[in-house]
Amino acid sequence: MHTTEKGNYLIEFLPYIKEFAGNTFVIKYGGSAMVNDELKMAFSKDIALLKFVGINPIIVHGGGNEIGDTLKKLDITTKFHKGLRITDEKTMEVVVMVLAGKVNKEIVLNINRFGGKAVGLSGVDANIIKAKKLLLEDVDLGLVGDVEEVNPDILMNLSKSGYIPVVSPIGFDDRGSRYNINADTVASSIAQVIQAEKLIYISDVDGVLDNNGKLISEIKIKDIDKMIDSVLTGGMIPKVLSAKEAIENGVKKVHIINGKKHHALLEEIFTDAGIGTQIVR
Ligand SMILES: Nc1ncnc2c1ncn2[C@@H]1O[C@H](COP(=O)(O)OP(=O)(O)O)[C@@H](O)[C@H]1O
Ligand SMILES: CC(=O)N[C@@H](CCC(=O)OP(=O)(O)O)C(=O)O
Repeated sequence: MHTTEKGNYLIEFLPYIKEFAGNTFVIKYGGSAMVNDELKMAFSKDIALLKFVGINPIIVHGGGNEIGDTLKKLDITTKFHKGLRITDEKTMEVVVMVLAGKVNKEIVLNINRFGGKAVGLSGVDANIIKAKKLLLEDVDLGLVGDVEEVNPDILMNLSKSGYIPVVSPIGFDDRGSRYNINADTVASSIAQVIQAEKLIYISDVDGVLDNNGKLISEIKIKDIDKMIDSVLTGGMIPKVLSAKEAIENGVKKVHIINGKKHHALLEEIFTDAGIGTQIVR
């Protein structure tokens, strides 16, 4: 009997499906990778497929670019400090509208078009993200939040029942304030609390690049602090710092991969090739 080429190709995935079935992966879907419909569809299919083969994805999404576009249309100026958006009351309204409204619902719709059962939530729903104001010595970031407590029950219950939670990075406190939290930070905090097998950041670069633009395929957490501001700037700072915290607190593997490459997520999970940057202890 002959084996077909496609059959051989598909069977290569068997060891990975066996290894990861039943595991939970926290996947941070960055706004920088949501650039066109084709890429959005490829991502949605990848997520639906993961769930169908027994892996439990929990999605935390960003949408920084989309927030920026809407602020511009509304003539609201915006500034960043070390990759974090300084957030006043007016900006916060836009952040909630864009993230919890537009971006979250679009991701949910797309995953469900391919047979997934995605459910959209913000960090406020079921108390997922209790937050407090992020205090820095030098700058007042306004309503930028720091995660104080993660309540993962709803995420685990949904996951166990066959659903795919899709979370927008908004937190709240007992006084009723809402906070804009960097999505990388939220993804890392959730991954730590549920002790996720993998935390995967989907961004718009192949991984962390050195000063010559060359991909660094592995970074040890002890080397991260000295890379801040020299190698790492802008949005890469919260990403790598939150990756470090995840590894320090028991998450097994953190990857940064390029969401502008179709199905990079599947390649990362189901092949030995090891694309992107891996952050390790
Ligand atoms: N050393 C680095 N390697 C790769 N990207 C870097 C580096 N330093 C800064 N960056 C910037 O970080 C960006 C990714 O972060 P960000 O824009 O916040 O994306 P995301 O929406 O995926 O979180 C890259 O597009 C790049 O401009
Ligand atoms: C405090 C802070 O910076 N919050 C982010 C939240 C969205 C985000 O993190 O989006 P990306 O992952 O696409 O960058 C912001 O306002 O842009």
